[in-house]
Amino acid sequence: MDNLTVIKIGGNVIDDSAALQRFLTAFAKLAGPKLLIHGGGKIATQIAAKLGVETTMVDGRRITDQAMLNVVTMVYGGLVNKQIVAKLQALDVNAIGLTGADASTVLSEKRPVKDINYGFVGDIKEVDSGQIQFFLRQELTPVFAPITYDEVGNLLNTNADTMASAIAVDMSHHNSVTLIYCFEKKGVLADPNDDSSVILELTPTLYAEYKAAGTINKGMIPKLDNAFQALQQGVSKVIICHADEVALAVEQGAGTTLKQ
Ligand SMILES: Nc1ncnc2c1ncn2[C@@H]1O[C@H](COP(=O)(O)OP(=O)(O)O)[C@@H](O)[C@H]1O
Ligand SMILES: CC(=O)N[C@@H](CCC(=O)OP(=O)(O)O)C(=O)O
Repeated sequence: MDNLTVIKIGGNVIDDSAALQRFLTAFAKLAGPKLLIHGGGKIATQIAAKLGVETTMVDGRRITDQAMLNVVTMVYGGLVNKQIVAKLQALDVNAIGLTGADASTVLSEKRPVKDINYGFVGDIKEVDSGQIQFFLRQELTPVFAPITYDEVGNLLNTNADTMASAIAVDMSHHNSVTLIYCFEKKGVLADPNDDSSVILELTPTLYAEYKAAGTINKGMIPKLDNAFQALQQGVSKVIICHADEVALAVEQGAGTTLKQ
């Protein structure tokens, strides 16, 4: 089984052009097949505000009405995705920018309305890892925007952490997959105000303790839920680290490594 590196890059790094360039330079140098999933929530919120579209987040998920869907499609599927692809091309990586709708790679369904109506938010149903494998065999590097599609022609906004986890799990049927969540901190921290307090190994028990104590909170909770799910469903290794340490993470480990 070939090794495959699946990397998710978050919105705070994408929003910082110097940090993004450093990350992409390191990503370009990584050996072996790899793929990238990007977020961009911060930029979407800024551009939506300029267009007079208000942002509402519930449990880390964006309420996505038609106006917001138009914004996130333009921002994630257009601006952010194509800028990353162009920068990777300049670094000699033959990247192909995709939403989940392209080549039917990530099919989802509109989240059912229960207590909250999330609007055009997609829950992933199926990843076509054979199709992604086909791109990799063509020596292309897929770069996914967090937009999926359903069977009746809707585009749907899908959390990028979830998309990375679902793609990594399905790709683990073909490859030994390392999934790396890159963001702007050194890893999962035992003290959110102290960058040197990285938790080197995180088990589900330890995670539950830190969560109950409130040390792990906000966006880190859905990220870790997705990350542990990937590990439980066949991904070989899951790491959460600083975007500047991606090469280190692949070569010898960095940040926080999840353990079963
Ligand atoms: N214990 C913790 N260690 C590190 N970050 C934490 C912790 N608890 C909460 N966070 C927050 O989680 C955020 C990462 O989640 P999120 O904002 O969704 O990132 P991304 O946009 O990269 O997906 C960090 O910016 C940080 O503010
Ligand atoms: C449904 C939903 O919430 N989608 C996310 C997709 C972008 C994302 O996940 O971006 P980050 O990784 O930068 O947070 C959103 O619109 O914010």
